[in-house]
Amino acid sequence: MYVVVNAAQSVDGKLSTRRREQLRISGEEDFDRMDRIRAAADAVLVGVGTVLADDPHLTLDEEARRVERLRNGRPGDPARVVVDSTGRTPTDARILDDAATTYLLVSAAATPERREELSDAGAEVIVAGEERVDLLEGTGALAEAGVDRLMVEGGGEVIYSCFAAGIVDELQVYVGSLVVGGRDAPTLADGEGFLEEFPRLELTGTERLDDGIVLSYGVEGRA
Ligand SMILES: NC(=O)c1ccc[n+]([C@@H]2O[C@H](COP(=O)([O-])OP(=O)(O)OC[C@H]3O[C@@H](n4cnc5c(N)ncnc54)[C@H](O)[C@@H]3O)[C@@H](O)[C@H]2O)c1
Ligand SMILES: Nc1nc(=O)c(N)c(NC[C@H](O)[C@H](O)[C@H](O)COP(=O)(O)O)[nH]1
Repeated sequence: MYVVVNAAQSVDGKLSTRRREQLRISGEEDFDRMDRIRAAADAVLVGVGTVLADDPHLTLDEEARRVERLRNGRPGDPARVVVDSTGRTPTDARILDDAATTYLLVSAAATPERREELSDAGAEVIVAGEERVDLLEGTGALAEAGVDRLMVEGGGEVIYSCFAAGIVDELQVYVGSLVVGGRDAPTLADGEGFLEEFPRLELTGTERLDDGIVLSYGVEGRA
């Protein structure tokens, strides 16, 4: 499976404010670029923190659906994936509507009752891990379900875990021209943080979009 992480951050590395409310960092051109990455993916993954903060839909806009999906020979929307150990995704979340398949990666900590409620609400529930979701196991199950190309949209906890699990092939960061600040605001990679064996990246491209810049990287050690 090929994994591409895409996110938008402020100049000081924040994905949103300390209140964890959705913050529009990208402009129109960058949202179009994000849509093209979604269109090329078999599935788009976020953490439950992002679901609770943003209630995202994770589908394509009309243009991307028309041009990109058809060009890739796969009409319709990519599947949606939530990393959600205990099943906190609200049953009326937009991500659970019938616009596309939605996989919920939960752990054994999600009760059987909660798993059933979520599958009744339309989710394909996959159990991976004991306490937290085990991303290697979870993405392995997604690969078996036919996901060859996965886009990770955040947030910072899940992006860190994807790097820690060693599954990231490519990183694209849009750096918007604003300062957010706040020691408790989510950043591109939160979690515990690395003390050694930092993921090393190779800069593969830079592009000016809107009033910001897109930085593209490959991850060293991934073929
Ligand atoms: N600017 C952007 O590009 C962008 C993208 C996405 C989200 N956001 C913002 O990020 C914030 C949400 O990010 P976040 O970091 O709080 O949450 P997140 O979306 O990264 O979800 C993290 C949660 O997922 C669950 N989880 C289960 N297993 C896990 C595992 N193995 N590793 C990590 N998490 C696991 C935990 O409950 C954890 O708290 C919101 O404010 C949202 O608006 C911004
Ligand atoms: N690229 C990008 N730029 C931003 O400025 C921003 N706030 C996000 N945030 C990503 C997060 O995952 C959002 O929840 C989805 O972008 C919402 O997706 P929908 O429009 O509901 O499909 N992403």
